[in-house]
Amino acid sequence: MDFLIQSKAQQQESPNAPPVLAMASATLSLAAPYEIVGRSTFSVEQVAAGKVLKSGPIAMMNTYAKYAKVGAVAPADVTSAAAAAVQSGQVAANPEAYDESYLCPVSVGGQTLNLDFDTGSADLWVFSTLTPSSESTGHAKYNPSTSGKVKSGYTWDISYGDGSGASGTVYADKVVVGGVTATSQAVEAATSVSSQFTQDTDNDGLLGLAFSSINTVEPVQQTTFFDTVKSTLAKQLFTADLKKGAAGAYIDTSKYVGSITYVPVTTSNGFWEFTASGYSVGTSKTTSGSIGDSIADTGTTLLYLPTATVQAYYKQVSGASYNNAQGGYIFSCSATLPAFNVAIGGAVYTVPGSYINYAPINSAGTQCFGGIQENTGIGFSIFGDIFLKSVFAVFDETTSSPRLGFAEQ
Ligand SMILES: O=C(c1ccc(-c2ccco2)nc1O)N(Cc1ccccn1)C1CC1
Repeated sequence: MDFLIQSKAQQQESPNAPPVLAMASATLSLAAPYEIVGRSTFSVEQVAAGKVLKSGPIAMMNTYAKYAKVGAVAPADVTSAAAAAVQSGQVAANPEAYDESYLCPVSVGGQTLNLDFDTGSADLWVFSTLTPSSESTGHAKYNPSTSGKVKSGYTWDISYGDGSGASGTVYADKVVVGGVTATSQAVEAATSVSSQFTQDTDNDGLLGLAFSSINTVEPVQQTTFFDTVKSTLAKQLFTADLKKGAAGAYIDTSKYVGSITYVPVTTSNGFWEFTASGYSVGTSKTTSGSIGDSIADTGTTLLYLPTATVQAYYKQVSGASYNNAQGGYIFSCSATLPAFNVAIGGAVYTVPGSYINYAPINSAGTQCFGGIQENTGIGFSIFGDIFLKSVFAVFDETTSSPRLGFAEQ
């Protein structure tokens, strides 16, 4: 996951930088053909930091975008003027071991922390000097006393599906991701974190990218970083271009070939929620059946699907079985895994079989845990990193109703 801040020259500097979640707001319409080449980036373009200038060309571009559906096309000089009015930058992210999560350095009150960009939640919370040292050893900590403005009486408390959670108090401070600045963002300082977070010393907190309707701050709900900066972006969208391992693909607005297919999103639960259609296992792209209600969640590692779908998949993996002790499907690490194909919005996307061998579960490295698991007890399917690193994903709020776009990598 990666916000874009560098100039093009700088972006070429580290072509092999790790995968990134890209918040792209290219002035080009994303309906145009795209292909990802090079290093993936998180690119957000916005009006210069600090004073938010009301840019005429940007306002005009928004008007052209609004009426694009009836054929409006912005003249080249308006497009280039709008492009000149916004800045863009990028900062690389780092996949943890086994791509368990992807972390992106973020400046919070001038202090750099590595945060997990999570489209499945809506709180920006950080380890802080208020977190007991017994729970925060090894983590970078936000110190609100330097530039944070306390939001007196405000608290937050979040629990995640894996049983982890955190809680604390709230400050307003400057948050910069790449070249993108929120001059006054709600920063949720942890006064307590669960053991899962304490133990993951790479992770200094979360940056939520779901809808602000599920932000947990009380008594006044706060906006996500994206919602805070959205109005200053040339295009109100961000993109996720995650990769398996360190290799990544650069998102450069001028280097896209391919096409993006969109699917409608319902925001009633606060997630990027969509309907996934049929699926197939192996080489055939002829899908059948239906996966149904699903969310796109960069903060979830695996791909959680209906029981029937998961059984159909592992039926094709000799020796695979559901292991109660492990709480999921396991198989021999030397097993040949078929691809998993899924139809979304009329297009079919393929998760390569190798992506579905998630990680060894025994010290001998002979038994491996599946990247596809059952969604039992969740209530919907979760298209986490195992799927998202197989595609280029666009989290798009450029139109009156949010939508998700996917393109084959
Ligand atoms: O972990 C969460 C998750 C994220 C945010 C919130 C939340 C509560 C209040 C605001 O946000 N609650 C969650 O539970 N998963 C993934 C998941 C995985 C496994 C089981 C259940 N879920 C949400 C995105 C679906």
